[in-house]
Amino acid sequence: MIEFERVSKRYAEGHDALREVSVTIEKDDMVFLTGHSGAGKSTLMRLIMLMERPTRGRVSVDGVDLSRVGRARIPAHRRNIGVVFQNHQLLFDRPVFDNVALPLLIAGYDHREVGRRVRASLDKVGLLSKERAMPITLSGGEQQRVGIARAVVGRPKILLADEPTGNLDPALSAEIMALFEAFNQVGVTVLIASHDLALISRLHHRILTLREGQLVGGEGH
Ligand SMILES: Nc1ncnc2c1ncn2[C@@H]1O[C@H](COP(=O)(O)OP(=O)(O)OP(=O)(O)O)[C@@H](O)[C@H]1O
Repeated sequence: MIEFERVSKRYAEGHDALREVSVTIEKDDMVFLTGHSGAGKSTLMRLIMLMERPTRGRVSVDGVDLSRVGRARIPAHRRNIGVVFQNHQLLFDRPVFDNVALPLLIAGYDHREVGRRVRASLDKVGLLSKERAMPITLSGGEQQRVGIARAVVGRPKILLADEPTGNLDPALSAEIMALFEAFNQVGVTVLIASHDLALISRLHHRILTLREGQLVGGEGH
């Protein structure tokens, strides 16, 4: 469960990116986060990942108040969270397998376990046959699926995605959302920031709307 209690975030320049945001996202939820450019969507996600700290209010994950998670425990906290970016941030000089393996190598998993988990992740996103391919040879949708495989390879409890379909056409976008739904159905909490109102309103999940840092729809439970 992710809980925001009257959370405000003011960046050093004095801009209020989030204002008094209160919201609870349950463990089995899949939630969309929408709002204009600059509304605070990425900031909300960065607070969950502990890439930022709130100026006021409290963020907690699974009952743990994140203000109590010090620097030394941030890597352990992040291992519970998979992150998917719009531009997927793949290493283009390394094959698909290496890209997906990266978080496990950083976390110090042994080689056999890495191989097993990477293949299981690639299988889930339908790319098992591409493990030796270089990312440049893949389509945009396939590259995004590699990004998703990398995000889930450590079996995170929470999946955060910032505009994961931003560069994709409607059919591919729908496929990517179906993948997120499949992970949600096996118990992963999913939070997706998206501008694509046409797509997200078809999917019947809860929609949180931010406007100038304030939640204006979907707050509470
Ligand atoms: N590191 C930072 N330092 C200062 N201001 C920032 C920083 N990051 C974001 N902001 C400002 O905070 C506000 C919210 O930004 P944020 O990136 O959270 O919005 P967003 O809804 O994700 O926007 P977009 O849809 O364009 O990604 C914006 O005004 C932005 O300029």
